[in-house]
Order: sequence, then C-alpha cells, then structure tokens
Amino acid sequence: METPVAVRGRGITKVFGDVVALDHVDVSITQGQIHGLVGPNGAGKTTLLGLLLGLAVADEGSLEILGTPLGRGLAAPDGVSGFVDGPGLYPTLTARQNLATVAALSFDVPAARIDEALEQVGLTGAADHKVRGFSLGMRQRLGLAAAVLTGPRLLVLDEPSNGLDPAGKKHVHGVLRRLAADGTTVVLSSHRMDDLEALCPEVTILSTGRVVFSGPVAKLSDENRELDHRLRASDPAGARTVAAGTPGVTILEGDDAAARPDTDVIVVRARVAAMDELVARLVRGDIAVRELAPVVSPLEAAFLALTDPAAITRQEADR
Ligand SMILES: Nc1ncnc2c1ncn2[C@@H]1O[C@H](COP(=O)(O)OP(=O)(O)OP(=O)(O)O)[C@@H](O)[C@H]1O
Repeated sequence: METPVAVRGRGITKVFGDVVALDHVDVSITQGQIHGLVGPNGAGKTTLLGLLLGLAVADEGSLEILGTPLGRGLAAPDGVSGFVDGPGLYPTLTARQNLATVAALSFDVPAARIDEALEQVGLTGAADHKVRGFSLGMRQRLGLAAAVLTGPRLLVLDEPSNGLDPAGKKHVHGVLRRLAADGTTVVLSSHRMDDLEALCPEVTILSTGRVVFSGPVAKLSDENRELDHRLRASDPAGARTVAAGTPGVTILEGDDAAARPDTDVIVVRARVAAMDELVARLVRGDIAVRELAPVVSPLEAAFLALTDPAAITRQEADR
C-alpha cells in the first residue's frame, strides 16, 4: 500500500529577480510525520515553507497539499497553519489576547481551546502578560500555540527551536511529537542537526535551491564514508598505540582533532569496518572503551558533504 503523503511537490521553481530560490524541487512529505528541512543560509527553506503556507506562489511546478492541488491564489490552504520568519504577534496584547485574535479569524475555535493551547506550550502562567515583555523563547512558544489553535493537519514551522532554552526545547519537542502521534504532519526547518535527529525520521536537504537529499535520515548513514570519533579508553596511551596500528584508522591531532580539551580523549578517523576492528583490538588488549562517539552525527556529516560547494560543482560537472 502506498504511504499517504501530506505534501507532494514536483518541479517547484521560485525566482526572485535573478535569484533562483527554488530550482525544480521535488519533495514528498509523509502524512503524520515530522519532516525536517535543512540547508545552508539562502538554500531556499523559508521560500519552500512560504509556498506550503500559501504566502507565495511557485513560478513553475505543481504542489499538492493534503490531497488538494494548490491554486494560483495567495491563501493558506485548508488545514494548514504555521509561521515563517518568526511568529507574527501583537506586542501590546497579552498572550491570551493574541490567541483570541487568531481564534476570531476562524469560525470553529471554541474559547476553551485558547487555554488548552497556552497550557500545551507551557505558557499558562504568562497568559495575561503582554507579549512585549516576552523572551524570544516565549514568543516562539506562543507562535506555536497560535499555529496549533485551529487544529491543523499540516503544521509548517520555520526554526521553531530558535531562542528556546533546553527546557523550552524539550517541551516544544514533546508538543510536536504528540501532534505527529495524533496524525498531524509537521514540516520544520532548522539549522540544529541535533534537533532534526531527535525529531525527524525523514529530512530534505536543500542547497542553493536544489534538493540534494530527501528521505529517511537512516539512509544518510554511509558506511563507506570516513567519520571522526572521539575515543576515551581506560588506558589512553595503550589505545593510541592500538589505534595507530589498526589498518584504516587515522589519529587526528591538533586543530583537526576537534576534541574536547581532555588529555585522555583521542580522535580517530575511520570507516565503520575499521572502527569495528579497532574496538575488537582494544578489547583483546584488555583496554576498556569508555566512550566512542561521532564528533559530528551522520546527519551532520552527510549535510556537510552534500552541501559542500566543491562537491556540488563536481556533481554538476558529472551531469
Ligand atoms: N522576497 C524575496 N526577494 C528577493 N530575494 C529573496 C526573497 N526571498 C528569498 N530571497 C532569496 O532567495 C534565496 C533563498 O532564501 P530563503 O530565505 O528561502 O533561504 P533559507 O534557506 O531560508 O535561508 P536562511 O537559512 O538564511 O533562513 C536567498 O538567496 C534569498 O536572498
């Protein structure tokens, strides 16, 4: 059975003057999932999210949202809400009044939903405070409350974790996971790989308006790519000797190592098979492995490799 999709875009192109913000983008977003959009500055993430929200219209291509092809008019498609470039809030109104203005624009939002939405994002205590005094993280959470107020089936969020402290981020992640578990599709952009890895089973990586990857995060783990790992062992000097003698393993030194300033941590670069061999040799040598963790995650490594301008130029030359 075909997986139901909430968003299906084919050949989407959007041009601003002589800037091609989106260049024949194909994207499919599975219903009821949290889908991450990632890319360097200017890659086209906000432009794509804006199209999903009906804030702009593509110059070319087709976009189907929640089973309905998008027309040429500027209007939020039915069942879609969210924000780009930060949530639009009225600073002189309270949090509750801000949500009431959103509710007033929609016929079917019961007043009780406002309190529920405030509670959902952890702002009950600040409900009657003016937004003017809110921190960036509080504004982000209020923006999320406004977006969920109408019970959207597709939630579109540009950098929703921006400005959130660790507790706020955990709270917002929980809200998004619960929404997805209840069937809402969430599309969000982020520059934080750890957020995307924690939340998104699937991601789309954009680079200068083009899709360089779209699909399950698990598919990005390329066992043939060398990855840098931090290694902390019970016998640091012994571990260094074993690593130096393991084929396919390089010990990084100095700035390349990007290690914590601990003296007992070494940074090794290897493919998965060589890393497995290193661990086996350490264990055979009675050296306990206390920590072995990638310096950058597989998603971040893939992101850096796929959006590297030199790699993109090579791919274009190969076409
Ligand atoms: N309204 C506009 N007018 C002119 N150029 C625009 C407009 N909106 C976007 N662009 C350009 O389109 C390109 C894509 O911009 P976009 O904001 O979508 O990127 P982004 O991936 O969201 O970047 P960031 O990570 O910096 O937010 C950029 O070169 C940007 O300057």
